[in-house]
Amino acid sequence: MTRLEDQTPVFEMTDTHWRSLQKSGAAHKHRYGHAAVIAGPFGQGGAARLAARGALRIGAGLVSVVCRSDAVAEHAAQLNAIMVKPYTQDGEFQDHLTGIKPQAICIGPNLGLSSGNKTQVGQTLTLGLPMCIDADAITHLSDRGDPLPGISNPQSVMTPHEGELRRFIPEAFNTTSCRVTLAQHAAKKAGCVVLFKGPDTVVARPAHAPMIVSSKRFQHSSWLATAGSGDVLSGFITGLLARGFDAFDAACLAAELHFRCAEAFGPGLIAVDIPEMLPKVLR
Ligand SMILES: NC(=O)C1=CN([C@@H]2O[C@H](COP(=O)(O)OP(=O)(O)OC[C@H]3O[C@@H](n4cnc5c(N)ncnc54)[C@H](OP(=O)(O)O)[C@@H]3O)[C@@H](O)[C@H]2O)[C@@H](O)CC1
Ligand SMILES: Nc1ncnc2c1ncn2[C@@H]1O[C@H](COP(=O)(O)OP(=O)(O)O)[C@@H](O)[C@H]1O
Repeated sequence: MTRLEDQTPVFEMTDTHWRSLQKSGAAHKHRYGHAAVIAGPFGQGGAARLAARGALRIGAGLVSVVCRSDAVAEHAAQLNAIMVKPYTQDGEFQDHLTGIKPQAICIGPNLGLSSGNKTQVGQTLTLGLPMCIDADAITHLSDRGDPLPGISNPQSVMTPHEGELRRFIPEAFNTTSCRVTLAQHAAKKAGCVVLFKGPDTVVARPAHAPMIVSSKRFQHSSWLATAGSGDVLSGFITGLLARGFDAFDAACLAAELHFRCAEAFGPGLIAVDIPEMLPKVLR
């Protein structure tokens, strides 16, 4: 029997894709969008900074890390081109985020699993902006306790690894091991694009055909099996969403460029190296 994985088209970069990633001579930074990355508690901000660096390198015009005021020193000591936008009280979070006027938001990388963090996920979803929903935000959405508002935004992307996807759709794992079917199931449930991570990354969306972004032709992409590489991928996606890319295109392009960055760096790659390889890959 032919497997669905074998029938699913494999993403290929075209000249149009490459051209779409360039910046035009006439435009200024605000034309390339503002990406906001929500950071977790003090001392746990590395994942958000990795995502922010990815968003900036992929061409978002402005990038902000949104954090509690007690985490400012941690972020400010390590960020220059990326802005730090602190809020003082948890009650201010949603207004503060709205005030930044982002075109796209990344939430989840080391956000934290407290009930306060869950409230932040709900408040962020309520804004209805294009989002990249990763890591702890997926775990909060999987929690069967107090329900969060649905994602249900075709311009958002959820980016689970297998552990996170199991939490989100545990019942589906009892009926199939087909990664494409699982990603489609999640996309239908979430109402947004789902990028299911792995050497063959599946990008699915509700009511449309899925795509596989494959690393099989690369020699060194398995070096992506390192802490924080998924956080950078979330940043790539958020940066492209801020630039105005369609969510499905943003997910496919980000996954492809992520593999190409690993290939370009080669053995010894760690997460901080990934965004720094983008200029070479884009050239
Ligand atoms: N620099 C930083 O600050 C960094 C911060 N980080 C932050 O840490 C937080 C926790 O994130 P996390 O992914 O490490 O843990 P969690 O959500 O518990 O999932 C792990 C469970 O899932 C399962 N599993 C199955 N398949 C899997 C797969 N393909 N890949 C991975 N896991 C897989 C696995 O089961 P196993 O396969 O081992 O049986 C295990 O039981 C999160 O906020 C993240 O952003 C990290 O990004 C690192 C850099
Ligand atoms: N062996 C591998 N080959 C190719 N890509 C991989 C491999 N292992 C992991 N990756 C990629 O690296 C990223 C890891 O993401 P994730 O597990 O969320 O890491 P983290 O939470 O540490 O940031 C995903 O994009 C995944 O597709």
